[in-house]
Amino acid sequence: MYNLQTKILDPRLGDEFPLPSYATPGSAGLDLRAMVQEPLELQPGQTQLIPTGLSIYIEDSGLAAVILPRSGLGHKHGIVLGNLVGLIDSDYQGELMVSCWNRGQNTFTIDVGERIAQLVLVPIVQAELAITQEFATSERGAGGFGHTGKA
Ligand SMILES: O=c1ccn([C@H]2C[C@H](O)[C@@H](COP(=O)(O)OP(=O)(O)OP(=O)(O)O)O2)c(=O)[nH]1
Ligand SMILES: [Mg+2]
Repeated sequence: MYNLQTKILDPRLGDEFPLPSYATPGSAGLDLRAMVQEPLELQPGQTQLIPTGLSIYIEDSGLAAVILPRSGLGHKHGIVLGNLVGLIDSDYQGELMVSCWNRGQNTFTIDVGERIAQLVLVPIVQAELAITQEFATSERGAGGFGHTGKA
């Protein structure tokens, strides 16, 4: 377990609403809650930036976090992320924000404290660009975008 430095910015978290935690021993994601003041109606096509009431400081540049949709909300209700995936840099110390996008056909009400997305810590390899004129030949070469066929 990694000790993730966390600030609780909204006092309702850890009191009225549980702090993010892994739902099962094998869970990869910590569910993030919508720490809005009142239920929020998201119209079809609408995107809204939602505060989570938390900030984290990962500090280690060998790690990052990603914010991903919850599959139930995304598949059943069309509630996904306006940025598709949120990337949290290891040096970011501000509040975690979730861009919620209603890509569905129906208005969706986000309740106060509802779990709207999940945070996943991931390892990162930072690269230094090693500039070269030639690459060693690979089997694929520059082929891509369906180059290997459809089926
Ligand atoms: O869903 C998200 C995505 C990003 N962030 C925060 C953490 C991240 O470290 C910072 C910057 O994100 P990113 O680099 O993706 O955005 P940018 O548009 O490149 O902004 P910047 O110029 O600040 O890097 O915003 C969130 O809180 N939620
Ligand atoms: Mg950036």
